[in-house]
Amino acid sequence: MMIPFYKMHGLGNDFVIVDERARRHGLSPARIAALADRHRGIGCDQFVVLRPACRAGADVFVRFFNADGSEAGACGNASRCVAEWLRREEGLRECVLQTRAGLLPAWIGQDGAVTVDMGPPALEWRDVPLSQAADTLHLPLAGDPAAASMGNPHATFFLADMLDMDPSVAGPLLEHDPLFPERANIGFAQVRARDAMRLRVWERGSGLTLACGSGACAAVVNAVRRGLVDRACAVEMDGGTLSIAWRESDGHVLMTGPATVSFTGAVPAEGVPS
Ligand SMILES: N[C@H](CCC[C@H](N)C(=O)O)C(=O)O
Repeated sequence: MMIPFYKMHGLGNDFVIVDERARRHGLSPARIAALADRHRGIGCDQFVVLRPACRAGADVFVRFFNADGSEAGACGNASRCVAEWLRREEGLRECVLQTRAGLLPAWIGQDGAVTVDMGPPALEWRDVPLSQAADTLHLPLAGDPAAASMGNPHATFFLADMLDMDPSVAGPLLEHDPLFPERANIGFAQVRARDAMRLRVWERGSGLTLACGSGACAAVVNAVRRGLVDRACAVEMDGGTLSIAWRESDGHVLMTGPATVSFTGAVPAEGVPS
């Protein structure tokens, strides 16, 4: 028995997408981690499973899993890819994704870019203290760090300069810091203008990625709260740039960017490819 999949990416944040609407494959977290392995599996940052929607108005129920097999409530780049997947497979130019973070409307623009309404952020007002244990005392801060949830937890650190910054050092320490009981995605941002920032994200359960959609949304929300940027801001990451807008009328965050198919394929349902 083979499982067909799509391999897609949003700005280099890459995904395996499996359609389980007609039949389930019973993929365990260990099996998902094996398939996400870049050496012994297909390789991806997140593994995405599509199930039948169970909420009125939704087109599909989407579950996101990290490369370590843990589940994430939200994934912005993968949400754009699922909207593009629905356009290819079902001709939809507008859709509603049911996720653990709620119902997310998405649409394809004239230029092929995909916008997802990521909903309102949940703001956390507690401080994110710096600590020796998390190796953050030396960071050249340009503003106080802040935490927000886009359906998944993010902390953003605002730096004056990212040149010497290696997210792979402080990132995993902060991800596992007792400050974040559910672990967290850790963003390091450098504000360049009122409408532009640079961002690198150490992702919970997946490590350093080329782009993080929900991380970009959280970074803009956190930067607006800290008075560093305006509500519409371009977020440049290693893999490319997302347009983020924190809408004033209803507090929803809109994320716009590309969604690309790399290839399609099939893997055996059982066993780890070796
Ligand atoms: N790459 C994703 C985020 C994955 C978040 C995940 N690492 C978590 O555990 O919350 C994005 O584009 O939003």
